Amino acid sequence: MNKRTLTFVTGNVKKLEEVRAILGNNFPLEVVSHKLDLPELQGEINEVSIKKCQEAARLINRPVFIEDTSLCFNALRGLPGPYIKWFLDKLEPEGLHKLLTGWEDKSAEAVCTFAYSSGNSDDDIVIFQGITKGTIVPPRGSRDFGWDCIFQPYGYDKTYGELPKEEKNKISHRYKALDKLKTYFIERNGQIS
Ligand SMILES: O=c1[nH]c(=O)c2ncn([C@@H]3O[C@H](COP(=O)(O)OP(=O)(O)OP(=O)(O)O)[C@@H](O)[C@H]3O)c2[nH]1
Ligand SMILES: [Mg+2]
Repeated sequence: MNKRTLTFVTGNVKKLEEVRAILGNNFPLEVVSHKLDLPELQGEINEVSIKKCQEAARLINRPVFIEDTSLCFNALRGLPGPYIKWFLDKLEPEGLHKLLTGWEDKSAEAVCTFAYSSGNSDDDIVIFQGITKGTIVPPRGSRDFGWDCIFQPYGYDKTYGELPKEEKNKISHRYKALDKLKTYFIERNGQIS
C-alpha cells in the first residue's frame, strides 16, 4: 500500500537533510518537502512554532509539519532563543561566543520544536520538542550548518561541528524531537488526523 504523505515546510536544506537521515525508512508516512520561508512571530518558543505551523497549513492546505530551532544561553535567560537565526547572521559564531564574555555561565540549551497540523483548522497543533544541553565554546569544526561549531554537548569533548553527522544525529535536539514525532505516528499507524 502507498504511504500517506506528510509535508515538511522549511526553507533550510540542512534541516531537511537531518530530518531525512534521522527518520530513515522506518517511518509510516512519506515525508515530502516544501520550500517556503514562513513568517515567524516573536514570542515564546511554542507560540512561534504553533503560529508558523498554522500559517504553513493555511498556505498549502494539507497535513504539514514545521520545525523551529532555538539556541538558549542560560546566562541570558534563554536569549537568543528563537531569534538565533538573526543573531547568527549578524554576529557569526565568533560573535555569538563573545556574547557570553563577562558571564561565568557558558551553558546553553539547543531546543528543537516540531509542530504538526493535520491540515484541518479545527484540530489542535501537536508539538514535539527535544532539548540537548551543552556549553558555548570558541568555534571548532564544521560551519556548514550554522552554530554547530560553538555548541559542545554535555559529556562530549567535541562540538556538534566536530562530531561525525551520524553521532550528532544520535544525541541532537533534532533527534530527540523527531523520536517523539516518530512514536506519535507509529502509534497511530500513520493515521494523519
Ligand atoms: O549549526 C546548527 N545546527 C543545528 O542543528 C541547527 N538547527 C537550526 N540551525 C540554525 O538556527 C537557526 C534557526 O532558525 P529557524 O528554525 O527559523 O530555521 P530556518 O529559518 O533556517 O528554517 P525554517 O524556519 O524555514 O525551517 C537557523 O539559522 C538555522 O540554520 C542550526 N544550526
Ligand atoms: Mg525560520
